[in-house]
Formats: sequence, structure tokens, C-alpha cells
Amino acid sequence: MPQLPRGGCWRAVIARARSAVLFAGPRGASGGPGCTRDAPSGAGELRGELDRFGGVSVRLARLDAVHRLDPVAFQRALQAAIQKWRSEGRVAVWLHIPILQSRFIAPAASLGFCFHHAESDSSTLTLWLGEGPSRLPGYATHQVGVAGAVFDENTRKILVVQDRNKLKNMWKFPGGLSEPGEDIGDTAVREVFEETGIKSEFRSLLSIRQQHTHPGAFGKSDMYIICRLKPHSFTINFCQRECLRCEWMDLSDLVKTENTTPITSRVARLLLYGYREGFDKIDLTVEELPAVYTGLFYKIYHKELPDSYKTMTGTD
Ligand SMILES: NC(=O)C1=CN([C@@H]2O[C@H](COP(=O)(O)OP(=O)(O)OC[C@H]3O[C@@H](n4cnc5c(N)ncnc54)[C@H](O)[C@@H]3O)[C@@H](O)[C@H]2O)C=CC1
Ligand SMILES: [Mg+2]
Repeated sequence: MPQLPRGGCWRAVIARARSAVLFAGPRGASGGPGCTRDAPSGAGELRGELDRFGGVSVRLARLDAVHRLDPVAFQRALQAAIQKWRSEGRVAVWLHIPILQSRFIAPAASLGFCFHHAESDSSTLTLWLGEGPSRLPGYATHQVGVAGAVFDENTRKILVVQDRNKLKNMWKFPGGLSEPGEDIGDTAVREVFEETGIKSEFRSLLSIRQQHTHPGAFGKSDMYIICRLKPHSFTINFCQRECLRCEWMDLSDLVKTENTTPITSRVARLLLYGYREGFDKIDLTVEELPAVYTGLFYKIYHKELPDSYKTMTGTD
């Protein structure tokens, strides 16, 4: 199918929706400032929640008797609703479709909706109704992988593995993909334990690599973060499924070996520099701060900031 320009699919929709028969229910119920939610209803009167940007969210899971609704009736109702939302000046429609109601995806797509994202049990489609090209933000752009450089300062040994499923068996730091909602340091400690059996503690963040169109990231970009970890145990019990070899290697041997990846070699040199000159030269340390408005907390990583700077008033 030829690629439509970003605004192309919705311009075609306007034309179709203008000639549509109206199936929508009473008007005005979804108006009003801020976020309002209409009562769930049948597809004969498709309604949604208003968001603060002037878009409408329709959750099919909340429609009455959605399992009995047929795709043709849904398409008519959606077409009528689009016309109504357009006349009310809504800028976008977000359509949330549970996986078991996926028969509604094709009718929505024929009205100009495109996939925004999918989770394991639902998909979200969008239609831009505003002026000009869509201003809706895209979905996730990166996957996050985290490795642990577990360095024992007493012996100058570093924990390294060779992947089982790689074409070339190069030494690298154990690591893997972050889980949703998982802190970077927790991923490093978890992955190191799962792959090598070594218990460790997060000390700092050492490097961030960004690579676009990464082959293992489903067409998205890859963010690969390496953390410095301190070991709490030393007996290796490595995961046979993922690793071919695992050992404590002298840091200077890792710096010298050619049998490693460029990023591992670079971070080994960074660690050697930190070991010789002081880890404060290479460490980004972590602190938890409160988020504004939401009542949540986040982690911030940066070079050590002296306490006198953390508490200074601006007149100091
Ligand atoms: N330059 C380096 O030293 C390396 C960096 N990385 C980075 O590490 C992160 C990913 O780490 P990993 O150890 O690969 O992840 P991981 O440790 O979370 O999981 C890898 C496991 O997922 C499974 N898997 C992955 N794709 C699969 C598929 N298509 N079918 C079936 N099973 C599959 C395999 O069992 C594999 O052992 C990424 O950010 C990547 O860029 C990975 C390898 C080397
Ligand atoms: Mg791994």
C-alpha cells in the first residue's frame, strides 16, 4: 500500500465523514472544560473522555454489550461520532481496543485511524482531527539494556561473560533488558545475579550508549547503560542457557584483550582510570528527588555535587 503523507489519511476521513449518516446520540454530553467522562454507552452513541489537550478517548471495554456489536454498526457509529467531535473542535481521537474486540480495528482504520501502540491485551489507535499535521506524541522510542561492571577493588578483578547465542564469543559485562518500572541499578544487580550467580550492590552509572535501528530492538533505538557494581559474593554459578563462559578477569587483561566489544574495552579503560585516579572522576551517582505536582519520586544521576552546593540559597 502506498504511504500516505502524515496528514493524508485524516484528510480522506474528513471527506468521508462529511457525507456520513449520523448515528451518534444526543450532543453536548462530552463537552465541558477539563477531563470529563461520559457514562458508558452502546455504539449508537459513541462517546469518550475529554483530555486536557482537547482530544477524545474512547475505551471500547466500557461500551455496553460490546461483544454483541457488529463491525458495520460500529463503523457507522464511529463515523458519526467523528463528525460530531470535529464540529465540536476536538483535536484528536484515541481509540482503545481490547484484544478480543480486535474486529473493530479494520473499520477504524478504514476511517483513517492508525496504530499508536499495543500492549499485551489491547491496542490504541489514533486519528488527528486538528489543523495541519498531527501533533500527537509517538509511543516508546527506545529499549533500555543495563549491564553491571562488577569490580572488586581488593583483587582488581572484573566479572565478565561470553554470550551463548552470539556468533562471536567476546567478553562483555553481564546484563540485559530493563523491566517496566525497574530502576537502572536494580536491573544491573538483577541481571548480574541471574546470569552469573554473583550478588552485588549498585555504586554508580558509568556510561550510556545510544544506538538507532538496533537489530534487537524491533526497529526502535537501544539505550545501553553500564553501571559500576560492588560484589558481595564471589562464587560463580552462571546461567548455562544464556552464557558460554563466565570468570573473574584481571582488569588490565580486559583492557588488553582483543576478544571483547569496543564498548566493553572502553568501559574497562574508564574503570582502570577510576581505580587509579579516584572513582569520583568517572562516577555518576544517584539520588532520589520528589517530582513536581505528581507526588511521585524519581532518580537523578549526575557527578557528585558538594553538599554546600545542594543547600546553597543563591545569595551564598
Ligand atoms: N556491546 C555489548 O557488550 C553488548 C551489549 N548488549 C546490550 O545489552 C542489552 C540486551 O542484553 P541481552 O543480554 O541481549 O538481554 P537479556 O539478558 O535481557 O535477554 C537475552 C535473552 O532473551 C532471549 N531472546 C532474545 N531475543 C529472542 C528471540 N528473538 N527469540 C527467543 N529468545 C530471545 C534469549 O534467551 C536471550 O538469552 C541491549 O541493550 C544490548 O544493546 C548486548 C550484547 C553485547
Ligand atoms: Mg543478558
